[in-house]
Amino acid sequence: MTGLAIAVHGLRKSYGDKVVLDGVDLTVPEGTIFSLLGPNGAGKTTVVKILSTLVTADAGDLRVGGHDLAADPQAVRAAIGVTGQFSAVDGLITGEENMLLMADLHHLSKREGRRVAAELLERFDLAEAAKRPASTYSGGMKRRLDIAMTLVGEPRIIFLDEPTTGLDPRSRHGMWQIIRELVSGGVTVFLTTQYLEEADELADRIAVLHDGGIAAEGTAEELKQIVPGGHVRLRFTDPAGYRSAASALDAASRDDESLVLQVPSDGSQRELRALLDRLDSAGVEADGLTVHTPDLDDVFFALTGGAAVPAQSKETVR
Ligand SMILES: Nc1ncnc2c1ncn2[C@@H]1O[C@H](COP(=O)(O)OP(=O)(O)OP(=O)(O)O)[C@@H](O)[C@H]1O
Repeated sequence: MTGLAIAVHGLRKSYGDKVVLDGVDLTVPEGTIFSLLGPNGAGKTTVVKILSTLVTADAGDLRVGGHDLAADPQAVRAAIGVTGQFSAVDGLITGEENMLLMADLHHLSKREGRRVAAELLERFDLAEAAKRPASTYSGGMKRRLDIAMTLVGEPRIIFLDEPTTGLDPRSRHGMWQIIRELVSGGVTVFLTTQYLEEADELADRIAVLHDGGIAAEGTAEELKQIVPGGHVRLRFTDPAGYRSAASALDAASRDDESLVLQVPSDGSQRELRALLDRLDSAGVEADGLTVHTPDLDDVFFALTGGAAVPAQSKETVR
C-alpha cells in the first residue's frame, strides 16, 4: 500500500443527462476517518457506491486499498466493508444466524465462524440478543449488528453511509465510540453523514461535496476558518468600564443595555492576546469573555449557498 487507503482523481459520474460527479479528487490516509458532507442529492452515496464497486464510474483514476478499482474490483471488494443505508441484516433470522451466514460467505470453517461470531456479538453488546430474530432489534442494535457483520471479513477500509441517521442521541454516541475503536485498531473509515456535528466529532478530514465537486476540504478547524463570523463577546457589569472598553476597541459592536461588546476575531491566541492588551492599556477588565467560532453549519451554508441541510444548529462556545 501507498499509505493512502483511498485515492480518487478526476471521478466523474452522470445518470443520463444529470451530471452527479464532475471531477472529484480526494485522498484518505490509512487509519484515519474521512467524512464526506454534502446537501441531499449531492452525490455522497454515489461516491460510496462507486468506491465500494457497486456502481461503475464514467471516468477517474480510483484506487482503494492500493488496488485499481477498474482493473481489480475483486481485490478492492476483499479489502473493504460497507454498511449504511443498504443494510445487509436479514430480519427474519437471529443476530447470531446473520453473523454465521456472513462467516460462511467469507469461507470460514464452522468452528472459526462460531468463534468469530461469538466474539463480535459480545464486542457489540449483542450477545444477550443473539438468539432473537433481528427484526426485534432496536435501530441502534441493527446498526451494531450490521457493523459486526461487516467486520467478519476483517476489512481494512470501511464505508459507513450515514451510520447514525435515525438513531437516538445515546445510540449515536455509542456508534461514535465504535467508529473510534475501529480506527484505533488501524481501520480506515470513510463516512458520509447528514450531521455536521458528527463529522466535527469524528473526522480527521472533512470534504464538502457540492455541484459535482469538492467545494472545500480540510480538518474541521481549517474549514471553520474559511467562514467569517468568529467573534469575542465581552460582558461588563460596570457601565463606566463598558464605555472605556467600547472606545478602546473601535471595531466593537455594542449592546448598551446589557453592557456587551462584540469584537470580530478568529479566536486565535494572537488575536486574543492583542485584544486583552488593549483592554489592559485602557485599564478595564471585562466580567466575562467568551470566544465564538463559526461551526460546521456556518461553513456548510457558506459553501453550498444555503442549500437545504438537515443539520442541527449549534453555537460553538469556547
Ligand atoms: N440509479 C440512479 N439513476 C438516476 N439517478 C440517480 C441514481 N442514483 C442516484 N441518482 C441521482 O444522483 C444524485 C445523487 O444521489 P446520491 O444518492 O448519491 O446523493 P446523496 O448525496 O447521497 O444524497 P442523500 O443525502 O439524499 O442521500 C441525485 O440527484 C439522485 O437523484
